[in-house]
Amino acid sequence: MPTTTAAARATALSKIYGSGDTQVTALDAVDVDIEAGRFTAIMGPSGSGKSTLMHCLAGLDSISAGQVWIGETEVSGLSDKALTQLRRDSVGFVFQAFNLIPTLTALENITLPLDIAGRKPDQQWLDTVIDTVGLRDRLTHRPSELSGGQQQRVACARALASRPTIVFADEPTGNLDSRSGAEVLGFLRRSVDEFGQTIVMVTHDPGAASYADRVLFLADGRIVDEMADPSADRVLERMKAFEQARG
Ligand SMILES: Nc1ncnc2c1ncn2[C@@H]1O[C@H](COP(=O)(O)OP(=O)(O)OP(=O)(O)O)[C@@H](O)[C@H]1O
Repeated sequence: MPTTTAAARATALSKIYGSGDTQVTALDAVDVDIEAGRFTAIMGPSGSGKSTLMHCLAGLDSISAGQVWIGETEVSGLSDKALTQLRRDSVGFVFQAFNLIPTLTALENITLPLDIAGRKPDQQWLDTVIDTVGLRDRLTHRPSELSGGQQQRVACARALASRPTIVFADEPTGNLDSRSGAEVLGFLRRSVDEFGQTIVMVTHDPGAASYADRVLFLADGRIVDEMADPSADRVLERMKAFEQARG
């Protein structure tokens, strides 16, 4: 049983795709604790296993070996039904493509996961989230009437609406210009500082990683290093050093 204040945790987590000659070890016995109430970034070269790690931690992908927990619940032992429920109740997602429903308004998109779960939104919390992402005057707009940055802020509000144990963000600024990206990252940062939200973000961008409290560096399916209180310059230097070491 986990004894730390980890919001998510993996021990000896391996993920192997395919079999025989085409077998790929995407994750190789990874041990990781994602601390509650902190912002963790996952970085590493293309193909190093970042998305696979996030998907396995979030219960979106099956694992080949090891164990994964979200909060106190061991994900690896759950039935499909229990897993769906855990994801719905305890996990929020933000993707690079905003994944909003085009026919619904911003507000309807934000509350959709709660509606599907048959839960009533906590109105006070919802108001706080909407004001923090600065969407109060856009709630009746449909996604096509919003800028990319506004759409991603709707997606962030949707991820936070259920007060999940943990929010996973996969390249959340990948489709945004730098100003809109900074707004979204600023909001993610505030949700950690002001609401104690736990966030895990996969990114290629050292500037985005600098918003995190801690950066985990992946290479070839292993966590090879980590950095506390990162700055964009230090992250960039570390990544360059890895590339040189790899030749
Ligand atoms: N569904 C799959 N089937 C087979 N191999 C896969 C599958 N998904 C990922 N892989 C392989 O697993 C390894 C890790 O992939 P992953 O997408 O996790 O890397 P990543 O670090 O997120 O890469 P990127 O930065 O390019 O998104 C890669 O070698 C990839 O080709």
